[in-house]
Amino acid sequence: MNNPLPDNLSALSGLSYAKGHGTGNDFVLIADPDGLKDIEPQTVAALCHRHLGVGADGLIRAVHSEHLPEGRELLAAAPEAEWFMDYRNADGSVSEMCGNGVRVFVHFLLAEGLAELAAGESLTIGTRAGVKIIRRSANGYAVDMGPWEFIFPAEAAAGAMDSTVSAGGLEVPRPALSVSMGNPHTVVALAGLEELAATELFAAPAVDPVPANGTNVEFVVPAEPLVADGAGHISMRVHERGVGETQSCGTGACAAAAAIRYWAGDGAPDDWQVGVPGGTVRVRFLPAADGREHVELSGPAVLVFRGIVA
Ligand SMILES: N[C@@H](CCC[C@H](N)C(=O)O)C(=O)O
Repeated sequence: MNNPLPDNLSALSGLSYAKGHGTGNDFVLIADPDGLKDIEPQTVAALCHRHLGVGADGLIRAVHSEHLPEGRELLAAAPEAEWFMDYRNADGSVSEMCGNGVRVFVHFLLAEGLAELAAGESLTIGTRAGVKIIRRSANGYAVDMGPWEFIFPAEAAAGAMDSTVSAGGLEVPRPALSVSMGNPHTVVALAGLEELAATELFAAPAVDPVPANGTNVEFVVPAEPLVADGAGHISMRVHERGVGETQSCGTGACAAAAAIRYWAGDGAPDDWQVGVPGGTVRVRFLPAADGREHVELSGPAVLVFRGIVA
């Protein structure tokens, strides 16, 4: 069998990296403050390969915003966004945003001594989905993710569902709702935990219509009762664009909570606990200074080890 790994990884020989995760969504993190590393998609795929590389759901490069065109654009409006999270999926594709990743990114910056974040203060990070503001929270870090949006607003307004999703283990296509958190998501509600466990996510679910740049797909089961101790509770599995099934997806948890809250209608809570295979994240819907409702995601961030590419 053809093994493309050695040549692709040799481009990174000697590179120091850290490995970290947020509720099991795992990342290779590298510091490249001056934006000197030109990382090809094949190199990312080799590094993230579960058997032939370090193994991860994605690569996160910490680069000064001024060294990326996307970062320079953000700096005009938010000069405090010194650091930019350059996020790549395990297959090498670029993503706009990663909710678990941005917490781990900040944890990495602090551990490397590249930034400071005292309790009660916040740090502004540049991403391809705009700036994200992060503070410490009881469960780790809380991120102001900005507002959520329907991807197909006219269709969603007309019928509360705008697409269908088919996956192994599900006998018929299921109605779904596509939600943007800066990156695309399609949320499907299933009947119960047995159906959630039986859904096969080895292959990408078929979504119709697919959002313009592809989509991440969240399979969600509302708890019974849905609301306990003032918070909504849901269980979720996810198939990520550019990766496959992952243990968690932060932007996916936000999209799932937004969709279930929308379907639940008036009186649905603003506070949500989203259980994923790798743990639990919290999602809150809060009024923001810009007059819009923002989504706040919070959860843990862990660094596991550091290494050097051979
Ligand atoms: N796991 C991430 C999302 C990573 C990007 C995603 N696969 C995409 O292509 O949009 C998260 O925690 O949000």
